[in-house]
Amino acid sequence: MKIIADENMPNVEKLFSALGDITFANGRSLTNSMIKDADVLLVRSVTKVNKTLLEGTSVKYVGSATIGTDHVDLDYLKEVGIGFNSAPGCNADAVADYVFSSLAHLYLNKQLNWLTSTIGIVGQGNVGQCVAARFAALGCSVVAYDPYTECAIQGVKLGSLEEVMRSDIISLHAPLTYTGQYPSADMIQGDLINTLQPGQTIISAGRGGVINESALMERYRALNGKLNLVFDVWDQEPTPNLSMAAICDIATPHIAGYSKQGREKGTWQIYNSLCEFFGLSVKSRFYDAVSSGSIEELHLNCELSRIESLSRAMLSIYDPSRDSNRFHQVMSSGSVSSFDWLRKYYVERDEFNTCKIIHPKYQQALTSIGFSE
Ligand SMILES: NC(=O)c1ccc[n+]([C@@H]2O[C@H](COP(=O)([O-])OP(=O)(O)OC[C@H]3O[C@@H](n4cnc5c(N)ncnc54)[C@H](O)[C@@H]3O)[C@@H](O)[C@H]2O)c1
Ligand SMILES: O=C(O)[C@H](O)[C@H](O)COP(=O)(O)O
Repeated sequence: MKIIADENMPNVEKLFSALGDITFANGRSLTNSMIKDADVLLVRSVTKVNKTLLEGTSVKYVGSATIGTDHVDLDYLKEVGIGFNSAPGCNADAVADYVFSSLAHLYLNKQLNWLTSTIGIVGQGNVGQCVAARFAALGCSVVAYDPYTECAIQGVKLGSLEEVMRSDIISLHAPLTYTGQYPSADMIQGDLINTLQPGQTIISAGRGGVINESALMERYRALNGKLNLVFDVWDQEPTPNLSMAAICDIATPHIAGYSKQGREKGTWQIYNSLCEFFGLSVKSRFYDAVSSGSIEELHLNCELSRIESLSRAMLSIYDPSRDSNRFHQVMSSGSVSSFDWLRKYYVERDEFNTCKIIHPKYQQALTSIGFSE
């Protein structure tokens, strides 16, 4: 079996070398002629998987080690009978960690009390539910908009997009879609954005293109900069609008899902799906393929308040300002490859669930935000 794999996918040698010959390639520059005689294509979100790439090749199966599938022409694959799997939920915890760490950063830098804020979430899939469940477990008031969902998870109320947009903290987790009954492309634009009021926070870690950046920049100026903005995904990747990035409290290069475990789980899920597709037996175990964390246990100072304790705990495992500072430094070089460079050489972080934080009073709250029990 001839396998072509994105060079930025972890553990490919370890899991797939027993199944065939692997050639690594830069996912963004894969072409039809490079994959002519391949049987399997292993990709990430930067490869446009469509007729142009696949027509006339011998590819029988495509695995994308990602949650999002907007880079894949699913209808075409179905039409020509090429097997496909993505990795649903693989980095949902990582994205939830990113959302909460960003709020911890906003608490320490702007005194944003995220624990007493109202929360609005767009999209109630694996990521949206994970984020919503953490807030609900902390006792926050959570409203979610998802036109394809009728039942909310415990502690979460379903509401309209307008209702969600009135929340103190709005977190976007819808996929990018252009078709269907409720396409999400440019879904949050002019009228909705103009309802934003001073002090509100927007976190965009789903896909760029769901929120209109120009309208948001205009509203930001009209409110004299009194919005908190956390952006991980951009309308124009890999060349994001740096004027948009400049007004963000946290600006990162599409790495919300880049925990060590999240990326490894993506490859692991694809390995399992491929084995099932070709009728092969699964030889590797989950615990050989997905790392444990580097810090097992931390003790928090008992004198700290609840919000300070939770915020400090999160930042001790992952501080997104690290990635935001690096983003501004590297992107300012003006090179078109900067965005991909930041992602390729990302210093991976561990998920909260790999570490136990000890605090006599706030143990349960720490578990609610995702730390190990
Ligand atoms: N920044 C990152 O690193 C990162 C990481 C993982 C996922 N993502 C993005 O986040 C998206 C969501 O991830 P997920 O795991 O929850 O996906 P999912 O497929 O499990 O769920 C998506 C949910 O969004 C809902 N939805 C669809 N259209 C909508 C609309 N117009 N308005 C509101 N909700 C809508 C669906 O009904 C579904 O419940 C992915 O599609 C991906 O694009 C980004
Ligand atoms: O959809 C996803 O899973 C994420 O957006 C993913 O983290 C994107 O990472 P990439 O595939 O671009 O490396």
